[in-house]
Parts: sequence; structure tokens; C-alpha cells
Amino acid sequence: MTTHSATAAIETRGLTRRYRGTAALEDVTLDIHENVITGLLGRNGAGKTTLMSLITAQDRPSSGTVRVNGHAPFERAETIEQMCFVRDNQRYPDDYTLKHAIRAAAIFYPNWSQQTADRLVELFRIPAKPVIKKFSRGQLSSLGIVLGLASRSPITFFDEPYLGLDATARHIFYDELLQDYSAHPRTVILSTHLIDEMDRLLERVVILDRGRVVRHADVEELRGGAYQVAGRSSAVDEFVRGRDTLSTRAIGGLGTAVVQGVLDDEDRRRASHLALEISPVSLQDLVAAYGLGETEHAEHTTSDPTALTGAR
Ligand SMILES: Nc1ncnc2c1ncn2[C@@H]1O[C@H](COP(=O)(O)OP(=O)(O)OP(=O)(O)O)[C@@H](O)[C@H]1O
Repeated sequence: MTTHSATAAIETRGLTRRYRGTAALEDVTLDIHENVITGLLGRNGAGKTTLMSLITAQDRPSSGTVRVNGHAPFERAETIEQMCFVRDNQRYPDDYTLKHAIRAAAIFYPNWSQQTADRLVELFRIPAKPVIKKFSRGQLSSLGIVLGLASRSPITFFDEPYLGLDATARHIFYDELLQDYSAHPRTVILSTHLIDEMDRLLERVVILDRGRVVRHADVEELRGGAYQVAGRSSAVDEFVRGRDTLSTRAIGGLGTAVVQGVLDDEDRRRASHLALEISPVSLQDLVAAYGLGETEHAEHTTSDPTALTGAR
């Protein structure tokens, strides 16, 4: 999953969105790769939905620019048609049933696959009769996923697409996304808090924190560029001194730290001498390490705030 073209499908430059003086997104400059699945990660309020809304022209920036396949999407139907945005709070007209939503999507999306839609409706067991207004949270999410996948849009956004879905339905989504994406490569951007569950889907990640990009990297590169040490707190402290530490955590006399960098033989000897265990760091833990701020509990401290400067 690491081979991909480096062509940018989406370019943002200095993208900023303020709401009454508060920046939801601040100076975001990103190239989102074409035909890659990119995860948009970050804590609540980090700016993920805002970024997707600006790219899909559902909102206007306070400053900065967005280009999709080289064009500003605003008021450009050809560009907007190329994008599908599956929102967690998508509204449908009051009298709409499944059939109406499917028909409208089939008309709107140029690459629509009715066969995919029919199959997914079965798999997710979406009911035909009730108006969508009466759908459960999980059924609404399922419908969004069906429309998003069957649209076969060259650029597809999923904003926390799993809300209310049971574990079986979530895994159907992951499998179907991977399968359809492999058969019909396209640019997929999805925001999620379920990183452990979804990390196998992601090739690249953008980590946002308080409206800013703190990291934009290949998942493999990110995982390979950090490790976790665990053991006695004092030994962890000693080991991480002078290293690029993303986060440290101490509970009782035991500690863990997420450290940026690659271990050499000398580091391993040192860790072993201090009776420390070294392990790979999961994407979830890495993101948590980036997301930790001064508001966290005292036991979860970011020991080196300057480490949060990996934005590219
Ligand atoms: N219409 C609005 N008016 C005022 N503030 C807003 C508006 N929309 C978003 N915000 C603020 O902008 C910030 C970013 O919100 P956004 O919804 O983009 O975050 P998010 O990363 O998607 O969060 P979550 O993971 O909770 O969905 C938040 O502080 C939010 O309160």
C-alpha cells in the first residue's frame, strides 16, 4: 500500500477559516495525493470537518486557497461533480426514502455504480420503506457509505462515517472500501477517531491540532520513525533525556514514552541496560502523542512541545 503517485489531487495554500475571530483552521498548506486513502486525524474540534467543507466548496475560507485538480472548486460544477462528501449530519428532504436518495445520487454522480449501490444496500440491510427521517443513526451512516462508495467519485470524503454502526457493519465498510478502491482507484479522505480499527486502510495521514497541520506523512514512514519505551519511570526519564520525545506517561512508578527517531545498536544496549522494553508504536498511540496538550491530566505530559513541529 505504499506505492502511489505523488500527484496532488487537492492543494490548499494558507487555508484559514475563522468563526467570529476564532480560527477553526489556520494557515493550512497541504498537497493531498491523488488515488491514495488519506486519514484526517485529530481531536474533537481540530478542524477536520472544516477542512473537508472548504475543499468541497460547502464553505468559504476566510483566507487562503483551495485547488482541486488545479481548479478552485467554488461555482465550478465540473469540479464539484468530481467530489462526494459523506457528512455525519447529512440532511435529506422530509419525504425521501432510500429509493429517492439513490435516484438523486445516480443523477448527480457521473460515475455512479447502481450495481454497487444495490449490493451494499443488501449488505447493510438498509430498509426500503421508512422515510430516511426515521432512520436510526447507524442506518443513516450506512446510507451515507452506500452513496459514497457507489458514487465512485474521483475524490470521496467520509467524515466519521461509522457513527452508530455496529462492529459488523463497520467491518463491512472497511472491506468494501478497500475492495472498491483497489478495483477503482480514487482519492479518498476520511476523518476518524477509530484509528486502531482503520489504520490498515490508511496510506497517508494528516494530523490536525487546533486548526493546524502537525503532521502529514506516509503511515509507514510515521510508524517507522518513532518507537515506544516502557519500564520504570526513572529509567524511562533517563533514556529519553535529550531525545525527541513526543509524549511521556507515568502511572505509579511505571512509565512509557513515545520517542521520534530510529534506534541504533547503542540505543538498544542502553535500553536493555535500563531494563526498558522497546516496542513499535501504533498509529493510534502516535496520534495520541501528537494530540496531547497542556489540558491533559498531569500524569500525561508532553515533555517536549517543540517536537510538535513536524508539519510539512
Ligand atoms: N459554524 C460554526 N460556527 C462557529 N464555530 C464553528 C462552526 N463550525 C465549526 N466551528 C468550530 O471550529 C472548530 C473546528 O471544528 P470542526 O468541526 O472542523 O472540528 P472536527 O475536527 O471535525 O471535530 P470532531 O472530531 O469533533 O468532529 C471547533 O472549535 C468548532 O467549534
